[in-house]
Amino acid sequence: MRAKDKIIVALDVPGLAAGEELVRRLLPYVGMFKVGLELYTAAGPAAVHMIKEHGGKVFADLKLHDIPNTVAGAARALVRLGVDMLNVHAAGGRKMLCAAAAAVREEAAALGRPAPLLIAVTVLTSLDGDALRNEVGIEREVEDQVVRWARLTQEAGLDGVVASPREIQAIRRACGPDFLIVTPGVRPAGADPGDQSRIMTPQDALRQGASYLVIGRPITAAPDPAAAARAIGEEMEGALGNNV
Ligand SMILES: O=C(O)c1cc(=O)[nH]c(=O)n1[C@@H]1O[C@H](COP(=O)(O)O)[C@@H](O)[C@H]1O
Repeated sequence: MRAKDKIIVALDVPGLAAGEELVRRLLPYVGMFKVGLELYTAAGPAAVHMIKEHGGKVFADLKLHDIPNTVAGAARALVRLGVDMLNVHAAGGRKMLCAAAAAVREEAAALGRPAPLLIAVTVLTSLDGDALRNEVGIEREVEDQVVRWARLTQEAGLDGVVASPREIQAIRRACGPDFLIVTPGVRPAGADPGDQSRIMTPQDALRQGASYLVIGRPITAAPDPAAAARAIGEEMEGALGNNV
């Protein structure tokens, strides 16, 4: 896999037109486009259709977290939309994770399509140890909680997790080489962390063993998003040891 195929751009924009502008510019330089809560709430399934019409892959980042029956229904609807990746919160527990995995498998089989990748969000990258303990009330180190949820996710039959790059090595040790690790909280050296707490550079995240990097503002808020994506991709090729 080329480095650029590991870049998932977060289209955190207010509407379809802004999303489409970024898709046009970034298509040659990235592997997938992430439709998250902002764009999906504003534009709905049209956002997914727009990206697919341009030939892009879609990660539906709706972080499903509800009772098992409700999450399974939403997961089935996302499979019917034709997304390539979707996510749920590991905090929903084993029954919810198993219901989501079964729903994705069954709906894809009924449609005769390959199943999209299903991953679970662990501890949000905006949280640090203090917030996890004192605000969320989980009395555990961040890494221990991430690994606990990663194991649960794997046992429930999902493809991988979303976690910060700082936990990649611990997840790899616990879940093995084939488990997908999708890492937001990625910032090129010197970039503004914004609301992210647990961050790392793209090159370091790759060296640690990330499967995909989710990158938003360092690309989308750059004066020239295509140039920013290309530069990040080239630096990542270096980290992978590929010749471009
Ligand atoms: O599930 C996610 O994608 C996600 C999980 C997480 O723990 N942290 C996190 O930042 N994200 C998403 O990753 C993207 C990061 O965007 P930037 O901080 O702009 O690079 C946002 O769209 C977040 O919604």
